Order: sequence, then C-alpha cells, then structure tokens
Amino acid sequence: MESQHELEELAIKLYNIDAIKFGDFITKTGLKTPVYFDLRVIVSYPDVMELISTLLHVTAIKGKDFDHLCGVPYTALPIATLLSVQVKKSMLLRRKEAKSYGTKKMIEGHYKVGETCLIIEDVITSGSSVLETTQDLRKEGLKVNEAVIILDREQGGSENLARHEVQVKSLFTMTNLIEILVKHNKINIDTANNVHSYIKETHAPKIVKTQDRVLLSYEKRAELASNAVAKRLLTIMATKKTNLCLSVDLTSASNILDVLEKVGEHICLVKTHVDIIEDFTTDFISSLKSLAKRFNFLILEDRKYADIGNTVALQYLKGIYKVAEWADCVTVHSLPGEGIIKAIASCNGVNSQGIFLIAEMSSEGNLITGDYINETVKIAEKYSSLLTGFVCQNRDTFKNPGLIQLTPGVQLESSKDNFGQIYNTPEKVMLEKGADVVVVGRGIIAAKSPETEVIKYKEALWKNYMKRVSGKME
Ligand SMILES: O=c1ccn([C@@H]2O[C@H](COP(=O)(O)O)[C@@H](O)[C@H]2O)c(=O)[nH]1
Repeated sequence: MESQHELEELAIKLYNIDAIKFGDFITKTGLKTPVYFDLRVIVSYPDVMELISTLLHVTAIKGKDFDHLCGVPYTALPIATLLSVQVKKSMLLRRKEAKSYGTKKMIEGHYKVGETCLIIEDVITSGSSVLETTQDLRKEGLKVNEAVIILDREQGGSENLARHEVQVKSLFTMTNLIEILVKHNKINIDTANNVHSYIKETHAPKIVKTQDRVLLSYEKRAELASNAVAKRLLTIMATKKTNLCLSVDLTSASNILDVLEKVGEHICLVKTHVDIIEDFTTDFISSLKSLAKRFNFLILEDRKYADIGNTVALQYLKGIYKVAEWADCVTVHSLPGEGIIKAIASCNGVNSQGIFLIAEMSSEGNLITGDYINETVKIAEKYSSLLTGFVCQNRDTFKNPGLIQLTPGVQLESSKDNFGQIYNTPEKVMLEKGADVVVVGRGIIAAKSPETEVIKYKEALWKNYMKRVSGKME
C-alpha cells in the first residue's frame, strides 16, 4: 500500500464528510479553536472506517509486539474492533463507569497480569482521555506503553503522555493534515495560516519546558489537567477571574444559601462541611446546586475521608448526606493509603468526580512529616487523572501543572485563631506559597458585610495571580 497516497485520500474523505470543520469553535475546556474535528461521524461511512483501520495497521501497528488492543471510549471503539479482527489480536473494553452490580469491573475481556495492551484513539489534544484509559488498564496489571492515534492536534498530548511513559504514533498531525487539504484545494492558505498560528500559540512544549506550574496561566493549566473537575475548575477560574473558594462553615442551611446568594458571582468554588448543618434537607442540596449553576461555581465537600476504602465508599455514597450525588469534589486524607482513592473512583458515574488529597494542613503542631508529604505526592502521581489537586501549603509540595493547589488558612492580615489555625495573607499564599485556589472562611462569613469583604479577597488574590503569571514576582 502506498501510504502517502492513501493518507491524502483519507484526509479528503474526512473533510468531505464534515469530520473536519473550520470556523470559530469552543473546545470542551472553553478555549477558542479555528478547527474542529468530529470523528464520531465516521461510523456512517464504511469506506472511511476501512481506510482508517488499514492505514493504522500498515503505518502504525505492523511489527509491534502486543497482546491486546483497547479503544478509548467511545469514538475509537469501532476502530479498535476492526483492527482487532484485522490483526487477529484480542480486544479489551474499558468501561467509562464501573458497573453498579456484579463484578464492578472497569475492563472487560480476558487478560493476564503483565500482558501488554496497545491503545487506540481518534484525536488527542492534552492526552487526558488516553491517560485515563492507560491508568485503568495499568490498575489491572496490564502494561501500556504505546498509543496509536488518528490525529494529533499538537497541543501537548504526546508530550504529556510521554511523561507518563506512553509513546504516541499518529496517522496525522494537525500540521500535515492542513498541508494535505491546502494541496487538494479544500481550504485556502489564509485558513491554513490561521490554524498554523493557533498551533504555535497553543503547542505545549513551551509549557512542558516551563516546569514551574505557578508561572502558568489557569487557561494553560486547564489544557494540561487530566482530571475533568480540575479542568472545569481551572476554566471557571480563568473565565470568572477569581480563584477564591468560600468555606461556608455555617450551621444553618438558610444562612449558607443567603451568603452564597450575595457572594456567588465572586467565587469559583464553595467548600462545605455538610455534617455541621443542623437543618439539613435534600431541598438545601437542590438550592445549593441551583446557585452553583446560576453563578458558575463548583462544590467541594470538605469531608476529609480517612478510613479504609470500603468504609469511605459507603460514607461517600450512603447515609443521609449522599455526598457523591451532589459534590463535584471531596477532600481525602492519604493516611490509609491508595485504597481510599480507588474506593472513591469505584463509585463513579454518580457525579463528575474530583479528589483533593490532603498533603499538608494549616494548623499549628499538625503531625504531617516530610516523608508523609512525599508519599502522598507519589500516590497522586499514580492516580493523576482521578485527582483534582492537593490541599497543601507550599509551592514545592508538587510540580504537576495539571493539578491544583488548594490552600486554606488565609485572611487579609497574618494571624492565628484560638485553636492553632495559622493565617497567611493573600499576597503571601499566592506569591510565596504557590496557592492556586485559596480557601477563605471566617474572613468573609464572619464579616459584617460578606458581600463587601468577598470583593477585597477576590481582588487581592487575582492581583497577585496576575503578578506571578506576568513574571513580575519580586
Ligand atoms: O489544612 C486545612 C484543611 C482544611 N481547612 C478548612 O478550611 C476552612 C478554613 O476556615 P477559616 O475560617 O478561614 O479558618 C475550614 O473549613 C477548615 O476545615 C483548614 O483550615 N486547614
């Protein structure tokens, strides 16, 4: 097979069936793009499906030694099926949600620990979907080191995956696909140049070189995040221009809703301790969720789970609070080990999931040691697509720019409360301590006018965020 000729034929077919569109589009993470790929339509075109699987076979798979194939759900599933038949290798199916009955398996099919699995995907941008599938397969003891892709958007996906030891081989990069379309007069040179500039602006090697996460903008960090909640939170922060999380540590449901009504437009996240509410009802949750939707903020239940996995799964799903049904994310101690993360992950499908792992605490005399912090970060690296970030106090605690540093213990003046809570200023946590999202509780809710106070915090935090991303830190 003359693969260049066939590749060009495929590019033209994809254009003709509207799998490639040019214009002004918004990506899943809320960013603008001049080109959009929708490869879901290919299932309606058997000739395109056949050409794709033949090309993937000939140019990317032939000669590779592997035991199984696994398509990233959903678009790549039929392609993986065709390939499995063509190359006579077994296929594995990764569920997006664990079954709620029976085996609760994430991976279907027959396999043995230590066997290798090749991943098949249609398009990669940040590489997060490939990474999620990789991590689920690795959890089962399978070896995953390669992914075969139809199109690499050249926005950092292959570099991110390489950092997780997954090598990417693609049929097209966005650059060569555009060249083919120009060559065959499908698009003009202006459209092509527009896409080239976009690739230059958004290509991630620049980002990868700048290892210091605190110098990157929240928009860029959203692209690098592999956890869906981290992506949403960073996008909200960038859109609303706020990195303030309000800790509504109030015991009356109506007081919580009143405060949120007044300050909702200024926050990106609300942090609850649901078990301190004396008049908790499911109506309260409905009102909380509708405020979150109206003002575009996420909900973090600061439950600080710390038991064995099985108990934590029950605490998260059951009881009167049913946290999994309404919280976008929860806080979790690393003390019991990685089982606690697996337990929360096994409950998925109930709500979009995020976990903030507690690496450090703001209280004086806490017992967390340097070794404990290092081991906590190691767990996080293993499960980075399940983690939204860390609750921590220092910029050196972790490096991964796709994770978020949530820092409590903040008031406008440095001080302490009567029980050892240590407060740093917005300037200090943003410029010295590396905070991304800053938690403020009593500084706002105990103020005479929370609606005035919230603006002071929001502005002080944002001013210092701008300072650090513009490189104007002293
Ligand atoms: O290390 C930690 C972890 C969590 N918190 C929580 O944050 C708020 C802080 O409230 P303030 O009124 O601003 O002190 C509170 O809900 C804590 O449970 C923390 O302070 N430190």
